[in-house]
Amino acid sequence: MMTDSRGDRARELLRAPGHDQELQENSHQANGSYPAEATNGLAFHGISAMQLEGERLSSDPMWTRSNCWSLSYMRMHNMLLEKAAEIQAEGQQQRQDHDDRIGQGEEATISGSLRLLKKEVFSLCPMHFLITGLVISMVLTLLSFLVPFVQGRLVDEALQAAATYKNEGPDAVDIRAVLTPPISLLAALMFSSYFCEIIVGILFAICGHTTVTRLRIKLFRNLTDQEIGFYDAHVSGELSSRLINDSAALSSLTQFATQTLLGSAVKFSGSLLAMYATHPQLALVATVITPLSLMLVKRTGRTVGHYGTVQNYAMSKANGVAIEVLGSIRTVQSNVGEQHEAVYFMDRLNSYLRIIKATVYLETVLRFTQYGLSKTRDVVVLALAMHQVITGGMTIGQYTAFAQYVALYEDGFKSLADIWINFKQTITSTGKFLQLLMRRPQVSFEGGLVPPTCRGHVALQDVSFAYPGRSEHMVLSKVSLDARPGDIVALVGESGAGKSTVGRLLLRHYDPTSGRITLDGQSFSSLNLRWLRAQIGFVEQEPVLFDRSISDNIAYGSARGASFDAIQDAARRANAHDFIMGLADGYETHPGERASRISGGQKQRVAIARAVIRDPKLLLLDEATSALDSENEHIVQKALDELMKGKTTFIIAHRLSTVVRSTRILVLDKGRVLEQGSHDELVADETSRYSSFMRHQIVSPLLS
Ligand SMILES: Nc1ncnc2c1ncn2[C@@H]1O[C@H](COP(=O)(O)OP(=O)(O)OP(=O)(O)O)[C@@H](O)[C@H]1O
Repeated sequence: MMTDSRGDRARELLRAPGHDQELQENSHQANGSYPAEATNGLAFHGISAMQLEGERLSSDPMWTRSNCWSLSYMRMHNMLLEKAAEIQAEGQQQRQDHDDRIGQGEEATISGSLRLLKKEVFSLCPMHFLITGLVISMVLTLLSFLVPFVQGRLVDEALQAAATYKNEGPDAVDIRAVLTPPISLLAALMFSSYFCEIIVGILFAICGHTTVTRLRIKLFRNLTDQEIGFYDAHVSGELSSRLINDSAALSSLTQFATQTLLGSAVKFSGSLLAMYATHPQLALVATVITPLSLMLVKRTGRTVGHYGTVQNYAMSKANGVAIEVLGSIRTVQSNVGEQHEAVYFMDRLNSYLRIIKATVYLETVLRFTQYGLSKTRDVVVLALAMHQVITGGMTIGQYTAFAQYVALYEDGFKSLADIWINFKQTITSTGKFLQLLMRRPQVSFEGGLVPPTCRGHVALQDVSFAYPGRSEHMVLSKVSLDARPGDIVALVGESGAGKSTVGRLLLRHYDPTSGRITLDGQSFSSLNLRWLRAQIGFVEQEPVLFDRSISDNIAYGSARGASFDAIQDAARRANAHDFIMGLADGYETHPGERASRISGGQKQRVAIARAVIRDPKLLLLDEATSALDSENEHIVQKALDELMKGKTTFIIAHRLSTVVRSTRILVLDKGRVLEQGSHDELVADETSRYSSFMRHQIVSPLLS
């Protein structure tokens, strides 16, 4: 549902097609002459505010010092200060909400993320490829040092030969002998470098892709193991965005960092040594700008890190909207909600775009500042070097080699800076991903008792329950119930009374806040969770079918490898075989997303077949026939009757037609058991709530 403010915003934006322009103009007004892109980049519309960590920005000395290195930086700092103050209050609140939803409230610190990165990501990297790649990278770096050295020597020898040639004539110089050895050596060095680069590229690409695949599989496994309470707090679009985007970002970071780090460090330090060895004074001039650049990189890295978090959050939100809307397209179109949804999506995506613009602005300012500094340095070095050449302080060959060492030094420094900025950005933005990767489910599938048999005796003893995140609201209060093997227990009550909640506790999607539930005398919490769930067949009101073949959907309920005969048999018992055979591809038919190509009654019969095939001892039917017309209800009810034979069954129902034949009926009211007994016992008391339900319910033909 679109909230009022969201609706207003939608209407406003729909009225103004050039809204982006409008936003930019507003930003200009608010911020004087600041660049529109940068200002927009920080008008985060709430969700971005949460991530900007306004408090930290505003208290950070980085933002309050006046000795900014350039006018652009100063403007941006001031602008950030203003925006940080604006969003501080809202940001704090939203961040708290987000952490609460994550359920851990843990700050994604750099050191924490780094530990997780080392533990989780590197361990998934194929080590033999990584190590071979690193060794070849080192060789490559060493080769890059030899090239300038040989080139320098070649230039000096050529100049010497030129002088001899000029002074003593052509016969005095064997040009081939002078040129052939160094040129051949240079060619061999360059060819080897080229070859090494190709190999390194292949090895690191394999490393990266393998790591990202393993990372995704690992997170997917971990997500599917999380308890249901976790899913109450997360939107699936956000999780899938983390699964796909964050894992790719982390993998490229590790690939990039490992591929470049060692080589760049060697290049940086090696060229520094080589420069000082060639000409110490010139080397000092060439490296004087380094501390300034370092400072810039460090500060930019921190800011880009903040931006990365916002980017990721905004993208995961946009992704969540897309998945929700496309997955519910029928509802959206029936409610003529396409335009609203497009605006809502655009809003989320614009948040992303704004922060991307701010990042580009910042990175470009950094890049050009570094560029300007290095060009100034080059001119100064060239002038000094030529002075040295003229005064005999260095040879032309030495200068050629020196210039290349400077280029290598520059290259190494830039790569290290890139790694640092990338690292900060990725680590900050993917901190939540790493937390998800490490999150231990509160209810584990492993361990616990696996009894050899199950009789199906279920008891609830003084069970009270509040949903996680709403602990103040008790949904169930001291509910007790004893269901013997073969009993049919019906749960009735008004909407919100807690009927489905009892079902969720029976499936152990949640654990009771107090009291206990037992199966054959064993507490639920002491039983192996997979085993426990395998004992329960669950037919939902709105069964979920996957867009796989109908036979796969039926077999989904069984242990692996159900035979086609068993699948057909289950379908027959669920009254589904005939309609399945009437479908275009029979059992191979794909029912479409959310089973949109088959009817509600057909969907339910497939779901019943899925429960039949696993032959559980316990059955949980959540208003399984309430959405059907009477003819379909009759067919489905027959299938359910077949399924219920010899099983302990819990029926969650509003419609009394489905519960009259129950062994016991529990009337729930605001989470308490108001009445309990058989249909006859409860109707005998005319003042009972159950009798009142009976009088007000439309009784279906099944009752008569
Ligand atoms: N995941 C959840 N998180 C927080 N509260 C919840 C959650 N699911 C249900 N509730 C609350 O628990 C109470 C009982 O809900 P429940 O779904 O069990 O009712 P019900 O009797 O099955 O209702 P209905 O017949 O309408 O399905 C309601 O107040 C509901 O708002």
